[in-house]
Amino acid sequence: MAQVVATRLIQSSFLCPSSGSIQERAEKLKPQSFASKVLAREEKRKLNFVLKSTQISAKRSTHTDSQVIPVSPEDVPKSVFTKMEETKLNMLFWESARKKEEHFQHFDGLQQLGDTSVGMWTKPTVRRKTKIVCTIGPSTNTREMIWKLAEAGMNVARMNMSHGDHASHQRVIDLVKEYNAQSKDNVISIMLDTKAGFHSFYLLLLLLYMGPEVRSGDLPQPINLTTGQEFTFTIRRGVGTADCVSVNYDDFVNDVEVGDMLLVDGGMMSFLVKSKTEDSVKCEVVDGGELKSRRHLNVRGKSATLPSITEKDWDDIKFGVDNKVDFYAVSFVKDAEVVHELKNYLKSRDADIHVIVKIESADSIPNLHSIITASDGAMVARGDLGAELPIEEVPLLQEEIIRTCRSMGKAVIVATNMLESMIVHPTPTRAEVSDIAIAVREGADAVMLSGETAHGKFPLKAVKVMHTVSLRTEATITSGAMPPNLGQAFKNHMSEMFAYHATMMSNTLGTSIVVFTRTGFMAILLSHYRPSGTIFAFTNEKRIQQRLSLYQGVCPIYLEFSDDAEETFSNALGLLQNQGMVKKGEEVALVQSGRQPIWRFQSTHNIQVRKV
Ligand SMILES: Nc1ncnc2c1ncn2[C@@H]1O[C@H](COP(=O)(O)OP(=O)(O)OP(=O)(O)O)[C@@H](O)[C@H]1O
Ligand SMILES: CC(=O)C(=O)O
Repeated sequence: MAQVVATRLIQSSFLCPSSGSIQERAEKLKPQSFASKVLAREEKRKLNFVLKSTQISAKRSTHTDSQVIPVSPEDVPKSVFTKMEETKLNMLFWESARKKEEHFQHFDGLQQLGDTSVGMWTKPTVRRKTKIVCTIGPSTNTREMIWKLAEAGMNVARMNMSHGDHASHQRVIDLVKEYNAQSKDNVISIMLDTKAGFHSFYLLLLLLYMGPEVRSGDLPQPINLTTGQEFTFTIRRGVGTADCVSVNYDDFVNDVEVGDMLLVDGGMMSFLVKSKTEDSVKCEVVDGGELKSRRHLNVRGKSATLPSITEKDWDDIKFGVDNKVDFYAVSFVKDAEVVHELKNYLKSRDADIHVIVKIESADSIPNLHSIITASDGAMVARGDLGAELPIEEVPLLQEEIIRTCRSMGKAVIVATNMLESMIVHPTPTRAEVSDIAIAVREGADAVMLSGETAHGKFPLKAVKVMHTVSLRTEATITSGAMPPNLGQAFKNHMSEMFAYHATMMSNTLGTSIVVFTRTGFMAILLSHYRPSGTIFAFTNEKRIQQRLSLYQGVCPIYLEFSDDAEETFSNALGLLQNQGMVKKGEEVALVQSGRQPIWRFQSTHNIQVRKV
């Protein structure tokens, strides 16, 4: 066992240059250069795709009329295959997956994985650093699907409180908790996507700051709308006909003007306001399409200023507190004050729930820095962002939000439309694959699936694509790149220096990092430095283990801590070895730092290199 003091490490840190690489990577990601590379290969790929699809669909055509091409066995209804065909298909798929994984291991920057045939390393959730958030809905809200999603690579289960009801969300939360309780080597975080609304003394303040979430009402079935036809939005409740639908916001008619452009579903459909009555807004359909239940409505340039707080918002917040969820994703945050109020409220309820602000409103952009400072992380909510602002701003804002979060040590999630075509198709578009790769390269903690897993036809395939693309992209990222001013966020804090040097040390030696944490703080701090090895974060708090699932590169592991440090270290390293995460003789960088000392004095921090 080698005990290495910080001074030796400071020297070793110079071996691994960290400056400049973020800018270099940002340069590479400029839309025009990246797009041109993608375009150059597009034709060749298209050709391959056509050839492959033709072969596979030809095989399947004897079994089913469907045009669906199986790329993994799970999403294909079992009845269309005989047992033998199913086994063959499974073997083919996993053989191809295995070959891909082998191939990835040859790329620079990919950690030495040890024996991958057994234990936790075989889990997608461990080998990939970028985490996957899955929205749970009708396609995935069963026990079977939650289990399959978790095994396929889901790290965070998101529930959108604008859909479903508390009873259905409760079932999902219970299932995720059941999965966590029985899983020895995997854990899923729970995120509620909600507005923050209060009917207590917090209400008025929040009312001023929170933006609205205006939605159309329920429809018995989707309506097809064509360009040029008339369509009406009304504040009358319960209307859902072929030419008129309710809106959930009573002041809608007052706030909308003739000449305004209404955007539905982040701009998938648009409507020009032609006239108004006391309770209705009459429109001409500009871009038609299929209007489904509970669609988001934005008024270009205006929607963020419509005040709307409902009883339901309050119920959703309480529901999250009662269920001890890990994260709230809060919609339409325009000001840091809202986050402070929500956090104060959570503190008053003694609720340890982290707040992720959804950046989706034009008004939030000038306040980005203060909003993110007040929060625990941000979501680039590209759907509404692209409806409120010109769509071409979205990739630039994504880059800026990620950069801001990274420099401040906050979590960041890239959301919406990531594999949109996989809602109905079994394979993604090449643009979607590139989109995931860009988010990974830009340094997102997590990428999110929305409709793909909530109501899509191929939820498991979507997770697998996200997993594979993230893993492949991560393998090309050179280690040691960190935001130049990350240190500013934690200045004067010793833990910050130890996180930095532990990262440098593990990068230089090519080791994983082992950290022990009761609050999650040190694991999160290490994650922000994006070490190239995995951060094995041991915690004796199940709640913390669950929360850490969101953070890039962190593999959270529950372990009972003994009073004796050596005994706990030995248990932890033994567990890693048994699970195939580290091999006998392999070195790890073991970090003891953070706000709350465990087995050390407040003023003593250390990093050790230990042989397993
Ligand atoms: N719990 C649910 N029950 C029924 N349908 C759901 C549920 N969650 C999501 N969906 C469906 O999946 C779609 C995509 O989910 P998503 O979370 O992106 O919602 P959204 O309303 O489209 O957008 P936003 O994220 O802005 O609220 C929804 O529009 C809805 O049709
Ligand atoms: C996720 C979300 O709310 C959006 O993209 O608008």
